[in-house]
Amino acid sequence: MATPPGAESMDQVWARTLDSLRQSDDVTAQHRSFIRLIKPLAIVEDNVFLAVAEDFTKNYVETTIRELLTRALSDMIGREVRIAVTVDSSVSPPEPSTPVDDEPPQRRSSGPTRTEPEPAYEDPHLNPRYTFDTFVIGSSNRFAHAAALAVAESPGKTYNPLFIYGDSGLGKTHLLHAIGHYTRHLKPQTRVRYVNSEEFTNDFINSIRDDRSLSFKRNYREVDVLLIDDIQFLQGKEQTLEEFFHTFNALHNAGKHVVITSDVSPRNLDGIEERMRTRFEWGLMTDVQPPDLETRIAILRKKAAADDVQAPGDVLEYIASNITSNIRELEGALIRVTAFAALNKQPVDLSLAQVVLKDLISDDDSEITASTIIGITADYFGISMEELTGTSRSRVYVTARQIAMYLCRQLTDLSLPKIGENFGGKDHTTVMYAVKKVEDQIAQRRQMYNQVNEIHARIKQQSRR
Ligand SMILES: Nc1ncnc2c1ncn2[C@@H]1O[C@H](COP(=O)(O)OP(=O)(O)OP(=O)(O)O)[C@@H](O)[C@H]1O
Repeated sequence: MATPPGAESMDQVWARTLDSLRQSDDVTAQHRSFIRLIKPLAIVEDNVFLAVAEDFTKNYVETTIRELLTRALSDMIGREVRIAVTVDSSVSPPEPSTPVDDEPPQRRSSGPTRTEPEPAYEDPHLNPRYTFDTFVIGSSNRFAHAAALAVAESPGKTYNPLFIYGDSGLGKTHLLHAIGHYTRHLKPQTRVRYVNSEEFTNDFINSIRDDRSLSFKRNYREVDVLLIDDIQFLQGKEQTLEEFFHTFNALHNAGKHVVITSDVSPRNLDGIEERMRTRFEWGLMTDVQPPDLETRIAILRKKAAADDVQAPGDVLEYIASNITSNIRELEGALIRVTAFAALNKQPVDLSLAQVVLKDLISDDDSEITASTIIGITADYFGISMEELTGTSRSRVYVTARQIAMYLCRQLTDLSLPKIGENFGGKDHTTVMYAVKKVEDQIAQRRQMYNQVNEIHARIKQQSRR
């Protein structure tokens, strides 16, 4: 398509857009790997036409990075544009003249221009830290672990479906990802699909809106192992449940494996029809319980080793004795103590742990909500809650937003997608990225440590009133 004289070509606009995305804190590594697969086609009036080689990529672009791309392209072009993505299997994404990430050049330029599938264990949907190797086995999760391992070793054979349930922060997602990694490790050609049920819902709704039912079906039915997280979010969503029911049946009939997690057992899943609950019980149901003291200590020891931090036994024991019901909080406490010590160049010892964790360990059961966290964080940074949850990429907003997301993950039981919803409908990968970024920066930058600590203390103080 011809470019009007004087106007920038599509390629130029795209190159500048990639450049701006490279500088954006909202763009995660996963986003980047998908952005690389896009070929820009043309700008016609207010529409930007993009092409990708596969339905799966189109789906991701449309559900996960549409907003981000639309914003960046609109900024570049200087007016509000819409994006339209088409699938063309002959498409090779352009060789980026302006890289969108910091990947070493040899990796980008090696091989054909059409991106080869990543090695299985680099699946962007799976957290590389959640493997069987990093999972600590104890009496609270031994059975769930064994069942997960059996599924990964021979998917489609036994325990189909496998249904893992239990309270928040007890390792269900970790096990689900571990199944994904290990299945692929043993048989790289196995098609594994991990999805959170909120993503499944969005994907389904978008597929109806965009008339893409066929590609939706293909995405979820042409797999060997479907890992679906937090199924309780489908409660009461009739149409999505109906679709999931058909997906489940199609896979099960074809001898494919389905693994489901939930915060309650199938019996207690309200708003889900009996016929479906019965199916969930066809295979194996297993719960995960809060870990006992030994397991909590072992988890902390493993985490300390993985993060390469030194923490003596009595400190680990102190943390493990006081934080009992959620492994996410347990890990968060260790990070706080070791980060404080590193920043102050002090050794990690018991008295330091006691001081640092004073707030965390003091007993109060009052519920902390996302809006309390957002309100207090916004107040701390002197911005409004709308600004905090909005889309501005100025540094102070981004920092405040990321800290608030991190604290929501630490202090509430909200899932990543639910946290995203509280921040104006951000994608769960944006939340995941924010949590990781704050976690890393707490350990490296005193200012970040102090800010997070101060906001945390204010939240706790307010919730005690
Ligand atoms: N047995 C374990 N060994 C090592 N780490 C664990 C174990 N169980 C949980 N964790 C860690 O605890 C954190 C929370 O686990 P995870 O996200 O899997 O919980 P979940 O049960 O899926 O929670 P939610 O229902 O809130 O999604 C993760 O960082 C995970 O790696």
